[in-house]
Amino acid sequence: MIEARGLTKRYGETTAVDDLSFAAEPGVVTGFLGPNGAGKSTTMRMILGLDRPTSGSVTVSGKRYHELRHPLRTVGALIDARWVHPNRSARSHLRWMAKSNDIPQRRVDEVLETVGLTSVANKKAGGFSLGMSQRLGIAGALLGDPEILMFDEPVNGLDPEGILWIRRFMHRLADEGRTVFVSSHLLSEMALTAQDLVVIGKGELIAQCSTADFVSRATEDAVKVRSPQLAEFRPVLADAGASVRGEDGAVLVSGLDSDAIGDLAARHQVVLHELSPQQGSLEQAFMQITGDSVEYASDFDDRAPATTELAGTAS
Ligand SMILES: Nc1ncnc2c1ncn2[C@@H]1O[C@H](COP(=O)(O)OP(=O)(O)OP(=O)(O)O)[C@@H](O)[C@H]1O
Repeated sequence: MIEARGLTKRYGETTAVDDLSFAAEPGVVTGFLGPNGAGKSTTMRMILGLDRPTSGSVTVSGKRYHELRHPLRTVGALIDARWVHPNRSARSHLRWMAKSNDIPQRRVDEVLETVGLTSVANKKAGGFSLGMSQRLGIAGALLGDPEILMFDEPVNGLDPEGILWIRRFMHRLADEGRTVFVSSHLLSEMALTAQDLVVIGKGELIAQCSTADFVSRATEDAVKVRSPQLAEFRPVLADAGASVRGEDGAVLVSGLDSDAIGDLAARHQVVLHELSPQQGSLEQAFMQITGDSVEYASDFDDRAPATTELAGTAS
């Protein structure tokens, strides 16, 4: 578990992290989200003991990072995939890391196998593609078989296959009971990867909840209804307390779920061509909830509306 309590970091006049408290639990992937400059990197650096809090604390498995005797055995991190000497082979890079943390050398081949780099283990890391470098970085994070793993923007620049591999890998690590804490700007990817979210803005906590709760809190649930008899169905829906938006042919109904709408249609002998619950996206929810905490919003910042838009259904 990662636990922050009243975590604060000031750089001169700038408060990068402001009285931040959250917990990332074992057994799930926790996404760490926030607009640019929100304080994510500063928080991650404090978790890893690379930066000292001005006040408050953050612990990994109940201890501050500098109190850990063998840090890599408690927390493994991928912060910068290119942080490897280019002339070193993948294997010698990992051997060096293992040695400096009292980790048995046999772990090197185990983690190379885990991330699928065995066949290129003796090749110079400088010639690796970004995807291979990410795998090597993950292998380094796994060396000490830690219960906590942190990844900063792990899928940046990866192709779809690489992204899928990382997503599955994170789920596997969480299924093994580890704490997986991951920051990313790719919200659609985070929606698929993270079960829980910690969302910050201007250094402060905005939300800590499940991804599903975050999305449903910020976006309206609606049901798309297509029917050739909408003109007569509209007043029926309105009488039942629903609000109906959109043109004839297809409308968005909110205030009733799809079961209730289907029952009403059957009772009034209305033919339905479509009855589909619409879900808001993490992107919409993020824009809605973090709207006021963007540090460098531009005049052209066209924030997405929080409601589910009816796409491509104009009649
Ligand atoms: N070493 C530093 N000295 C002064 N200010 C800093 C320093 N590091 C970060 N900051 C400031 O602290 C704030 C938070 O920065 P941080 O890099 O943690 O945000 P972030 O959420 O990681 O942003 P991004 O998503 O753009 O990487 C910003 O205003 C930044 O300018």
